[in-house]
Amino acid sequence: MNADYGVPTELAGPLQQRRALYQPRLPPCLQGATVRVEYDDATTTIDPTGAHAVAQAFPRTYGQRLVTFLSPDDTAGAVKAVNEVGVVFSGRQSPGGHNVVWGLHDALKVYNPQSILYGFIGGTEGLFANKTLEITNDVLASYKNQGGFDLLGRSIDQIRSSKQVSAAMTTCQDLNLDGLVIVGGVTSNSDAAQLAETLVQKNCKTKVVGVPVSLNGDLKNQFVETTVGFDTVCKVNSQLISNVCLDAISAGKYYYFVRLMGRKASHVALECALQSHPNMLIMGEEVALSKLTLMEVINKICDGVQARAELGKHHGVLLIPEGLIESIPEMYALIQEISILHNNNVPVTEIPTQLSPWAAALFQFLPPFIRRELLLHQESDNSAQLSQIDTEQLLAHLVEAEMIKRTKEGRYKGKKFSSVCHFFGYQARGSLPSNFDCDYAYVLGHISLHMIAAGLTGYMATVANLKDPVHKWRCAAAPLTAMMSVRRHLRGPGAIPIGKPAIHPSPIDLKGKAYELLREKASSFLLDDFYRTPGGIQFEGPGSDAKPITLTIEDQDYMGDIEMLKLYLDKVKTIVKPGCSRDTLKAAISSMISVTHVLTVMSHPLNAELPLYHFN
Ligand SMILES: O=P(O)(O)OC[C@H]1O[C@](O)(CO)[C@@H](O)[C@@H]1O
Repeated sequence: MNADYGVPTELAGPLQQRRALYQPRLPPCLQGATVRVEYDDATTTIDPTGAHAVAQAFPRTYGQRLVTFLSPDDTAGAVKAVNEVGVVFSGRQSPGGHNVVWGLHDALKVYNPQSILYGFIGGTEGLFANKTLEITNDVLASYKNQGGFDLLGRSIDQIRSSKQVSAAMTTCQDLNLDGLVIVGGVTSNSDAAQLAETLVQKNCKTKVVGVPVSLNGDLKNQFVETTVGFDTVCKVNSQLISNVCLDAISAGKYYYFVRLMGRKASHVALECALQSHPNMLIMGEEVALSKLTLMEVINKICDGVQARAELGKHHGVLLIPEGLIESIPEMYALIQEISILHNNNVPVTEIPTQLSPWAAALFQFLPPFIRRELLLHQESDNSAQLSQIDTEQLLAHLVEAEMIKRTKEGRYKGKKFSSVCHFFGYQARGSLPSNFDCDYAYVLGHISLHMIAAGLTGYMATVANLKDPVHKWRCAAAPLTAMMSVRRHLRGPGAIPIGKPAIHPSPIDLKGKAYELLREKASSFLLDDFYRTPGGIQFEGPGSDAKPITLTIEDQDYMGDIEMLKLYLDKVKTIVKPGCSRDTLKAAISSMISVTHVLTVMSHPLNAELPLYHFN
């Protein structure tokens, strides 16, 4: 490792050093210097009613075709020159981000050994100020397969105002960049689309490419299966949660309230719940859909505590996403009022006095620490600083008050309720990335180069078939405008669009398989304490290639935990006899699990014995 960049070899830990030697895998189409580019259909947007608005906002980059990258053959055309490329960490640090830079560097050097890759130091601020570091093998050495974004650092996740866009363009021109790779989540990629459009309009040659890197897992749509970092962050947090579960059951006296990162969507919380089986998960999407008030959420938790106390259990683990606070209708309305006052430049100290009467009453009801946190300056997307709001402490505080009340009223006869609060957030972002994230990011880095070489701008690098081994991954590029939608106040013909078209975070699909699985298991999670210990991330040997549970579930029919499946099959055999009809078998399985999983269980390869029960 180079002493000038990163930790000198002699100071790096053995695992750190060993991870730096891991060579990420590439699908066959990326193993040469060039690729064959196949153009598919022209795109519209994922929001059909917003297509017109997107087309108007992005006249030069809307409607571009989907692109697939394949292994080169004789039909490959002349290759374009790529000499200078820039890369910027625009979004928040997410494990694997360094490998995007590494993958881009390697692909670029194979494509054109004379080329230069510039990394912008200090994120978007570095891009605006043209502060660069030339990325070389030496520079990369101690950052390969390592967590964090410390190779280049990051700043504000915004390339939006006309001043910022024109500063970015000036840098692209000054460095004569053929391409600019923007690494980040929904906000960064929306900005990438805007920058691409502007550069085309201004005849600037730089091609703008977005790469989906975000621990939140909310940049998910028909083109993007998951984001870099989500897998690692869920694995790290799931391990911590399972440790806390075992601590809880050992002493039997505390309720652990754990808040997880992920911003508005609850993907991290859902994945961690499926991995570690805590007692409760309060998802923002569920609360928003049912319009649960703060006190209804509290009562729901207290009912769970009470049901467990009736079984003699006075401990438990509850997960919440950091976005929960914004999903509670009255809290959302309060946050919106504060946001408007912020946007009107009302001094923070005066905001409480300018709230509407009902918002002021709610604000006063909240504990002082929450009031202070709600008033913090906003994020670049105008939302509250969710990572800074201790929602888990607010819930623990209100649950305790409600349990005391129930005790006084004689409705609760269990032991005194005690809580311990955690925020599992920042500690996971610097984690060593899983093999999946190392490979995925490295592949996306390669794809970015081929996108620039193909002259694509306003596109995102994508990989499909991620649930399969790397050699089956499908490398592609999708126009950023195709992922955009327009927010509306109301649904239907009278709907009023709000704001510009953008890539919005995808919430949990409450009709999806992952959520359905959680619902099926919810009452067992609440009462049985079947805590699951996924353990630390495996880098070698069995388990090292494990994929996020949700990716597997969403992408193919749910196979279930192997143990769970065996259990079903054993039970089936006690209910029906060999040679029974398919309908009898189906009915027997349906009596145990939801109908949607019946056929999957019946056709699972594990089910070697079911042919005995075969049917037509
Ligand atoms: O590093 P910062 O600026 O505090 O950002 C925190 C935010 O970034 C994320 O980690 C990723 O978007 C969020 O979950 C969190 O709210």
